[in-house]
Amino acid sequence: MASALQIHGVQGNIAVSRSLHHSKPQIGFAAFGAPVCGTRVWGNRVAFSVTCKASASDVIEKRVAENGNLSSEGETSFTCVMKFGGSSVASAERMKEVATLILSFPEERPIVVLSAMGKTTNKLLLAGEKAVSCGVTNVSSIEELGFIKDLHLRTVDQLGVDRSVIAKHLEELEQLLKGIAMMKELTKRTQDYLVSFGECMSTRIFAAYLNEKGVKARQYDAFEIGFITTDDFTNADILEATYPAVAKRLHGDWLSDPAIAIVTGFLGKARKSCAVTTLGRGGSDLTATAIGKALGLPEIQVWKDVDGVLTCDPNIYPKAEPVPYLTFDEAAELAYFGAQVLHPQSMRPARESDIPVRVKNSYNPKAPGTLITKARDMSKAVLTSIVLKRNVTMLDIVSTRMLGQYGFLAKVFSIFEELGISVDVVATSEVSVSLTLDPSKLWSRELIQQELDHVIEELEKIAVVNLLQNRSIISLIGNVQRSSLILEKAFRVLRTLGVTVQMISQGASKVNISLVVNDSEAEQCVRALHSAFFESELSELEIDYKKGNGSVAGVS
Ligand SMILES: Nc1ncnc2c1ncn2[C@@H]1O[C@H](COP(=O)(O)OP(=O)(O)O)[C@@H](O)[C@H]1O
Ligand SMILES: N[C@@H](CC(=O)OP(=O)(O)O)C(=O)O
Repeated sequence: MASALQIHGVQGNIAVSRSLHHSKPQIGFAAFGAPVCGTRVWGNRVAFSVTCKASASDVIEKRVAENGNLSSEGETSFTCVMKFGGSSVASAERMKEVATLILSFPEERPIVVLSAMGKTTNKLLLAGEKAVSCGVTNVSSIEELGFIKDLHLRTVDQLGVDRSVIAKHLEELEQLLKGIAMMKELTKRTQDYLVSFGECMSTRIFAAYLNEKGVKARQYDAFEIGFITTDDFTNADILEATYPAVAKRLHGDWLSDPAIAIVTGFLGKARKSCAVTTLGRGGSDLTATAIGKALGLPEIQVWKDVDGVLTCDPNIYPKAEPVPYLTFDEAAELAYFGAQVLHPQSMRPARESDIPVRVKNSYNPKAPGTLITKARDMSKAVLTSIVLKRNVTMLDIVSTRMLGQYGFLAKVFSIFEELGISVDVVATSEVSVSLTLDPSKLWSRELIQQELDHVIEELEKIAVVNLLQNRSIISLIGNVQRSSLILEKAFRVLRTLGVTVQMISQGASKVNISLVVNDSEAEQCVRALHSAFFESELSELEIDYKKGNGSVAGVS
């Protein structure tokens, strides 16, 4: 990222920006006549921002009139990746606002990653399910298909884009659903192909809109530009070969013909079968960080519908507050333990290449958002965020002492390995182990009863097994160096609520303490913990702590 200090100042009607990335000052947005509404401070960057009162077309037209296109002479390649999720591009209006937003950063030459419009992915999945049993002749009247057609056609019309940009995709989508109806089967492979239509259409519409307005943009399907993945349909992993391939393609295209790149999020191409894959729900975040790593970009921006990563899920507790700074480890832990805001694997490429990730709100661009970096000042940090993962299965496994302790744990874990089920939280004693099962890397998948029965059958060969379902993991993400303080406070809250913690684990990663409670009690616990840690005045507990260490200024 810009280790640079960027200051955009206004001179008359011209905004001038100087960044250490560029050898010369650049003409900023005020030159395009968009009104300046205030300053924006992002870590070590300071910039004026553009009010959204100027329409997208105003900003775009003026900008193109000045520059011919978005790039200036002497510019080498892309400067950042900007990912916009489904809620950010849910309608024509939203797409216009996103265009305005992108163009309000004239110093950036972005690669834009888009998700499918609004809830399109969910609708495609539902349409696929219905097609399995509705019969070929009824496919055309599947409600979700109608919804998707209406939404996309209305959007192209409202943006003034030719319907031909998505006509073929809509036709093909209907044919695919008919094929599913005929086969009476929806495999994971077909499911991935089916949902890929969402991102393929949103990116085509958005690129066409920019081009229509005279801003040169080029659409890319990720599976055509080198996103190579495993063949794990619905939850594929990006393979290393992706990085050089994607860099070569995007960088090469920029050099020969500069244009904003508009790339489909979420999608890849299976290494063995060459079929379209998806990276797990919410996978566009991962697409963005992978592109950041591939091109060694200074910054990855992830634009959402909330003011950054929050202190807890706002759907559970609306008083959740934005967290200004996070480390990659904290963000990864938070995502892995269920915070929907980031894809569980998305921090990996950013961490590997040490590229800062900013989580911002496309509905409220002035909000500072969350900056995620390798390290941050932890001297005052206690608790950062509370995450809830519901509907977790817990197993209590007590050895029948047929095996020694080492043999016992090894055998238990080899059973999970064989069955391809990963374990989230573990607590052991000499003769027993309690653990929670991660249904898969994809947090929305349910463990099916058949799989569970099989696990238990295998474990019962060496142990007595107690199956506990409908549990929740509450993860306290923060400074585990302060675990005594966190635990004392957390347990005081839980005792007041009369909640029994059924398992506790302090992650070796030192950023997470996990508590397992009943599903039915979990939300109430999160709300009470949030009030205690983030909303109360400095308590007796922290004052005592402060006396001892001289460092804690509060719990948040
Ligand atoms: N800790 C959290 N911080 C922020 N948002 C959260 C958190 N936990 C859950 N969410 C939910 O995640 C949503 C944003 O993630 P997502 O829907 O995947 O965004 P997008 O589709 O824009 O990529 C928010 O609207 C919010 O409801
Ligand atoms: N459209 C995909 C991929 C994605 O990343 O979406 P979003 O950015 O809206 O979470 C999904 O719904 O899972």
